[in-house]
Formats: sequence, structure tokens, C-alpha cells
Amino acid sequence: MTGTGPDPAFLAVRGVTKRFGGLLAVNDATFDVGEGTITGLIGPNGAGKTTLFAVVAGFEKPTSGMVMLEGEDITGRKPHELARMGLARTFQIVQPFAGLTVRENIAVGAFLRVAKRSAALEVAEEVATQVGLADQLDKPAAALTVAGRKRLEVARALATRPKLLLLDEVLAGLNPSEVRDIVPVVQGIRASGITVLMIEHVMQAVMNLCSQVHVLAQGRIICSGTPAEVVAAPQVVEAYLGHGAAKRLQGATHA
Ligand SMILES: Nc1ncnc2c1ncn2[C@@H]1O[C@H](COP(=O)(O)OP(=O)(O)OP(=O)(O)O)[C@@H](O)[C@H]1O
Repeated sequence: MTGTGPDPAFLAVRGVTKRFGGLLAVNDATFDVGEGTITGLIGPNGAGKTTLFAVVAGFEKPTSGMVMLEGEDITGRKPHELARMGLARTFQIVQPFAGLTVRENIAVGAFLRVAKRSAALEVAEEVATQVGLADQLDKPAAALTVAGRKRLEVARALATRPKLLLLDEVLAGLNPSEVRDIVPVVQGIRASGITVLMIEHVMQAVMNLCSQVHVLAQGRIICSGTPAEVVAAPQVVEAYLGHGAAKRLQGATHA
């Protein structure tokens, strides 16, 4: 731990900028994630959310800025180093090892902490139960439904025993009842002591799950607050619906 002042946030993102050539994908983003929370990162398509995740998880180096985990500067560290420190992420495009079973797919993540195959398979069973895949353990991953694959993606990350889990659109492509079924899984992850930062477009889930939400638009954090606060903020309405939208909506509700 380095001394960065009193009570640093669990995850602190400070002035992170990421350029791809002339494109400013993330522009001076600063936000905190409190320990033990489920925090949301939302914003329109192309806002820079996935790029920001990639910077936090070590898949991209920021052009400038800093990321700190429990007060320690982790900027630019490699994904495997960060995984060892307890940071895991899921990917928007789920790519399990199709020829392996669900059990074996999850065990791959467990090898970060355990050396023996039997121990890794044990972790896999435990984690599968946590995400609701216990009755699918012996199926090939390729046989899972879309919702099953999303659960598997979460399970593979959980098997690395993270303290911070980054979920990249785990609810995308699911129908409303599948979304309702996964909400308690995410709540259970938090209840087990893991801090969650999630990119999500499904607002119903964000409202149900997140205590704090940061809104990214054109690379900038334009609003932070509770879900109710951010959906009511004029700058957030405008980012999603276009310039002047907040006023137009207000006119419509008063008409
Ligand atoms: N490796 C890259 N090289 C060049 N441009 C990139 C790269 N990755 C992302 N971008 C660009 O950066 C911007 C932000 O993209 P990003 O995928 O982070 O947004 P997002 O908020 O996650 O979008 P979505 O909700 O659609 O997934 C986009 O204009 C995108 O085209």
C-alpha cells in the first residue's frame, strides 16, 4: 500500500484519457468505486465505456491519468498481474472454450490460485452453484443458451477469486425474464464480499442493482449519482436523446 492520503476509494480512476490516433475515446475521466458496492457505468453507444474498462483491467494503457486499487497505483499493469491482485473482468463478446465442458471452462479461471486440477474443478463446482449453472456442469460450453454463456463468463471471472469484478454488459441480448433471473446472481456476488463495477445498457437492472452510477458520454464523465439522480439529470437525458431533449421532455410532461 502506498500512502495516498486518508481513506482512498477502493477503486479510484483519476483523469484517465485514452486516445486512439486522433480519436479521444476517454477524456479525463475521474470517478470512484466504493468497496462493497455495485457501481454502474452507463452511457450511449461509443461513449468509451469498454475502453475505460480496458484501461482499468490493464488491457489498454491510458494516454494519461491514473488508476488506483485500494490506494495502490495500478496504472499500466498487465492483466495477469491485476488478476493476481484480485481484479477480474468479463468480456462483452463471450468466447468460451467450446469443446470443453462448463466445469472445465470455469476451472481455467481457478488455476490462477490453485495448482491441482482436482482443486480447480472443486472451485468450478462452487462457482457454478453461485451463478446458477450447477446442473449444467457436464455440458459442453457450446451447448449453453445465450443466458447460460453469460453466466459462464461471470463464473470464469469469479473462479479467479476477485475482490473487484468488472462486468461488461452481461445482460445484453437477454430477454426480460432472463435479466430478472440474473439480477439476484449479481446481488449474491456483492453479498459474498466482491465489489462490482458494471457496464450496462439495461436500465431496469441498473436501477435495481446499482447504488451509484457514473455516466460517460463522448469520453467524459458527465454525471455521477444514484440511479434515480442520473436518469433525472438534464445532461444525461441530452446525451441519450440529443440536444434540447430535456426541455422538450419537460414540455411534454407539462402539456
Ligand atoms: N482499439 C481501438 N482503436 C481505435 N478506436 C477504438 C478502439 N477501441 C475503441 N475505439 C473507439 O473508441 C470509441 C469508444 O468506444 P468504446 O467501445 O469504448 O465505447 P462503448 O461506450 O463501450 O460503446 P458500446 O456501448 O457501443 O459498447 C469509439 O469511437 C470506438 O470506435
